[in-house]
Amino acid sequence: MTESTSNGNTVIFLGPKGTYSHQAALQQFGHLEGMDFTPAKSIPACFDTLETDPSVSYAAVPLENSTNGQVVFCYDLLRDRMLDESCAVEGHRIIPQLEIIGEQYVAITHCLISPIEGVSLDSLASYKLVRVYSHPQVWGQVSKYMAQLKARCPETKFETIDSSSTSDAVLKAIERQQTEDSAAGDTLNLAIAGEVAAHLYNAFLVDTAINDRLGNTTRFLILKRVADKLSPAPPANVSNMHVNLLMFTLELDDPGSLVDVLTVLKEHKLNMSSISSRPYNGGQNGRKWQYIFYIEYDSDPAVNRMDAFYREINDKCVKWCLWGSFPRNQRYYQ
Ligand SMILES: O=C(O)C(=O)C[C@]1(C(=O)O)C=C[C@@H](O)C=C1
Repeated sequence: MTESTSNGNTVIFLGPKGTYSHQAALQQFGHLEGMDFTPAKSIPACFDTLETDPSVSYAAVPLENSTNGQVVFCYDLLRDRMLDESCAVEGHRIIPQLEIIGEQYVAITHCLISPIEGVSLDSLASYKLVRVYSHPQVWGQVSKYMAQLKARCPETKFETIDSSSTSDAVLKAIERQQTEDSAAGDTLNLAIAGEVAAHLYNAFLVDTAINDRLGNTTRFLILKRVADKLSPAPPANVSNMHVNLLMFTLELDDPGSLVDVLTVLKEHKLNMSSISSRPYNGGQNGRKWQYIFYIEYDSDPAVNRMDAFYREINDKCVKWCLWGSFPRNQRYYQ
């Protein structure tokens, strides 16, 4: 792997500008001078661009939401990269091209947004059809609200339409309202997104803070290429503790093999903060329904010597990958 020519000032995120991912990128890098914030079309495009375009140095991608859990796109992109045969290997350790260098927590406060002025919750009942655009991850965060909206307007048909991001939802609603529907007047196109996106694209707030659970937060990862020797000053609100994301696979049909890995954490007094799994398919001759595990654990870089720990992990796993050991954001504790 060669060192890239990156100057370390471009960060990519799920666009267009105004998404929650954009907010995460600003939280991580907004304090640095001369940073360039570049929108991507999708979460996979953020990974692909960071891997292939030397002018891009970082990516900010959503990992999980406090109301509706894993952003599975992101889990599966990490899985597919780790299981890619072209990765470097040391023992059972897989070394992918990318690594995690930080985490950000963004408060999710969704709004109901209209492309036309003067729309109120009461006036929704006067439309025959209301289309609502948003990112698929959002529906599980506003399901009660959507049910209440429908109950409030029994004569109106509601359609929900997936968009590639919350900002894209605002742009789609504006575009659709301006084209086929404006003439008829009985159809309204709305979006669910953050307030920033509404202001950025000159749209109007119909309702604010519509999440089923207030305090809803999304956790984002900040990635860079392993080969780049970049160490941007971290934002002010990071703690001294590190969080480590390790992924691993186990021997099939081996009772206790997962417990054996978790016991290594216990013996090294490492506190595990999360565990999850995703299925993977063992390839042409491999068995389906195999699982890859994701664990996170805390470490104190000033105290914990991790070499012995990783030697034992290497013995217990078929494949393992340390995606990063990065400063714990203070907002995790709030
Ligand atoms: O669409 C956006 O604004 C995003 O940044 C994506 C995303 C996600 O995929 O989880 C981020 C935060 C919210 O939970 C909803 C959508």
